[in-house]
Amino acid sequence: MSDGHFPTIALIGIGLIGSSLARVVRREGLADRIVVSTRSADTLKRAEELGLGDAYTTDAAEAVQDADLVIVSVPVGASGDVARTIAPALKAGAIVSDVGSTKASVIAQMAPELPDTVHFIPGHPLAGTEKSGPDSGFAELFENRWCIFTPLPETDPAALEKLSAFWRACGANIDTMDPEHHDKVLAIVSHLPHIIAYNIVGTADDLQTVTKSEVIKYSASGFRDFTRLAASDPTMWRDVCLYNREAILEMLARFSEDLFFLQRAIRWGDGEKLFDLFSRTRDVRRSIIEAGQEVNAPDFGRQVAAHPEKGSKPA
Ligand SMILES: NC(=O)C1=CN([C@@H]2O[C@H](COP(=O)(O)OP(=O)(O)OC[C@H]3O[C@@H](n4cnc5c(N)ncnc54)[C@H](O)[C@@H]3O)[C@@H](O)[C@H]2O)C=CC1
Ligand SMILES: O=C(O)C(=O)Cc1ccc(O)cc1
Repeated sequence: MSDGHFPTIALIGIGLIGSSLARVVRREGLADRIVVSTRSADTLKRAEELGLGDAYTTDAAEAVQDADLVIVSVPVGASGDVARTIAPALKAGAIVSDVGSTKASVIAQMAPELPDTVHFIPGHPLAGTEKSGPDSGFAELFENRWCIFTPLPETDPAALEKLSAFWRACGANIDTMDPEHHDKVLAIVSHLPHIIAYNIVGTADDLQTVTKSEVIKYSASGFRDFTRLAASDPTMWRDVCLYNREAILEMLARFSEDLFFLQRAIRWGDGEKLFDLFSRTRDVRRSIIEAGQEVNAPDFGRQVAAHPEKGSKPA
């Protein structure tokens, strides 16, 4: 069984995710050599100042030429360009993966560009923050978090196992699903929450009757939680919306219907309906917290350990 080590790893894109990978790869000794590449010379210089790699280049093709594992960590809309650039330089037998928040569109962009001599295995670590850039990464980011692979029908199981061992060594738990299913699940659990946050913070910002200083001064913790999500990288989230369009629109349609139902209940003073919904949603939160207390439940375990819920008893 593989130990997750690769002689040379190329990281294309060195923002929050790429730099977190660089840090954990270094800490765990998962590569003999880390080659860092990104489009912007300023970002590359910063990565070098932070000592994230062993070699640095703005030329992605040069970065991948000796790489046994290539991980592309760029906004999803740039995946096709990156694949086209690196394709002629890839070593036969190399594993090429990504970390993009959407999967079907990344596969549609990258798979046709890559040669048959490499193993393309799309991936997505369900781990992140609202921050971006090489300074924001940290080696612990993937600890006890899911990393989902959406392998292609022709994916070599041995290559998938090698990549899984790598991510396990980074601290992640592995799951696989088909790309369309991934995109639907992520649309509701990740993409919609961000879109709703962008929207509510935008609405508050537009309000004429409440001054901006009052929004800042009186923002209660609920609104503050939204502002954290709404501070996420605009390029990344623009691309998520553009490249997971169908699934997001489907979930938004359901969301709007439910919001209409809620609006009616408020208008007609239907306390029973409001109480039923709010009780049901509280149960969801409790289930998540309970699941997080299990040793192997990845997504919320770390947060629960760090910030135990006070006074919240199991339902
Ligand atoms: N931020 C988050 O919480 C998470 C992000 N992701 C996914 O990871 C990917 C990267 O996101 P972050 O690291 O957060 O973004 P980031 O904004 O921190 O970093 C993006 C990096 O890509 C580089 N880049 C942009 N366009 C490029 C191009 N055409 N060629 C080469 N490099 C290019 C930038 O210079 C930068 O180094 C995205 O696809 C995102 O959907 C996945 C999980 C969590
Ligand atoms: O910051 C948060 O709360 C996140 O939800 C981070 C995140 C953003 C995008 C992903 O594809 C996965 C995780």
